Amino acid sequence: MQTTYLSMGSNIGDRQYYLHEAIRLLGKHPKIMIEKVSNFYESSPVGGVKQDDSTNLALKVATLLEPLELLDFIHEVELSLNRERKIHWGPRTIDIDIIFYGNSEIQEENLIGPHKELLIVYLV
Ligand SMILES: Nc1ncnc2c1ncn2[C@@H]1O[C@H](COP(=O)(O)OP(=O)(O)OP(=O)(O)O)[C@@H](O)[C@H]1O
Ligand SMILES: Nc1nc2c(c(=O)[nH]1)N=C(CO)CN2
Repeated sequence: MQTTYLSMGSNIGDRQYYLHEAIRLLGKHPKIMIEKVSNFYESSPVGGVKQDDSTNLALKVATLLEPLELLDFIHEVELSLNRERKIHWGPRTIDIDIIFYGNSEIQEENLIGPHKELLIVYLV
């Protein structure tokens, strides 16, 4: 079992709905246990793209999934919540990032941990 910290953000449509739904869908996975959910924080856009304010939060999760399995499942949850990938750092119904996966340092082609941008430090 690994302790993992995730961050989530939403800035399109019903942000509260997307965030609550993402937490619910993650928690339904038999190998993911949601341990703590932070407050919801409103924030102005970080980065160069002009877009609406976001709601962000952090989650503490215990998981039996390997890092890439967790990433795959996160992508499934994002897709089921109408996530579209159009603009890098652009507006999104839901964005879920793996901030820390246990104490591991991960350097895969499609997964880097601790997360390189650590946006959570500023936002949550
Ligand atoms: N720690 C991580 N957590 C989540 N995704 C990660 C992580 N490290 C690398 N990635 C990769 O980054 C990609 C994230 O891109 P996403 O589609 O969310 O795009 P983006 O909007 O361009 O970037 P970002 O989410 O950083 O704003 C994912 O497909 C994933 O493979
Ligand atoms: N306030 C805020 N700004 C952002 C966010 C975010 O979640 N919140 N996510 C981004 C790309 O992932 C870019 N900018």
